[in-house]
Amino acid sequence: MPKFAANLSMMFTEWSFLDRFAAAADAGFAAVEFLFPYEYSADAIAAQLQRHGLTQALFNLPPGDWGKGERGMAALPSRLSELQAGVETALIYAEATGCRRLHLMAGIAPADDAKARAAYREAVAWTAGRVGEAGRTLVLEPINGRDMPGYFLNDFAYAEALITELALPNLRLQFDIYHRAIMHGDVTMALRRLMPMIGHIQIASVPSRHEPDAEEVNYPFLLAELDRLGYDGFVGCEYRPAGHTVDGLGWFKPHRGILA
Ligand SMILES: O=C(O)[C@H](O)C(=O)CO
Ligand SMILES: [Mg+2]
Repeated sequence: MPKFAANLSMMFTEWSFLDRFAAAADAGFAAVEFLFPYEYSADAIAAQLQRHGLTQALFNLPPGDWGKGERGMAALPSRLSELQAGVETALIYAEATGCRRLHLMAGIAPADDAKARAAYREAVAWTAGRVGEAGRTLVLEPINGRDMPGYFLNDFAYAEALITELALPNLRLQFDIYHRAIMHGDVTMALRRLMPMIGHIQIASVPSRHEPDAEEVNYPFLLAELDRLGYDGFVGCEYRPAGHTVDGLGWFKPHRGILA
């Protein structure tokens, strides 16, 4: 069975952020992920991981000004130097936490804009090279336009083509099943075909983005499929609990304590 990572940006929000690590460990998770650690010191995050025996599965590179609606900078031609500075910051956190996967967000830009595409390709290639020097993997995640209107990377085929074209040893796809189901469907066949390039997987119910035990996606089947496909990465639980986080963990009980 896959190694699940509790997403501390969406789960356990009944606790303050730094207390969510204990809550996730108490609930049986051996790994965590989150959007951004940058409000806290790298040492503070590392201390929580160590204290509760947790593995850091993934976090995002700095996205620009999230509060002003920015959702990444990679496809924004004028922001490369700010993106590069952000990578250096993220690598400090990756080193402190032992995190080996970093997600580069593309930003809000027209997906068919030639300058945005050129900027994105340059930023991805540079960032993969830089995090590769630090022994890390860079992942790219197509995100659906209902959750993130105007997001540049809104198509799995484009992400697949770029990863294939660049052919970098540490550049992988972040396959969020929630987004795949909304954007394209055909989840099982896409998992089978894209498995060689998948670096991280995330799950949530569709369409409500709640616990993965209801609505239109059959996760018991898909999680067994991941085993059949030999996927040995993490499965990020990137969902908004429908009620109290702990009350909604019935789906997780068979998987509690699976070591990261
Ligand atoms: O929203 C998502 O699915 C991504 O995983 C993310 O980290 C950006 O919000
Ligand atoms: Mg996701």
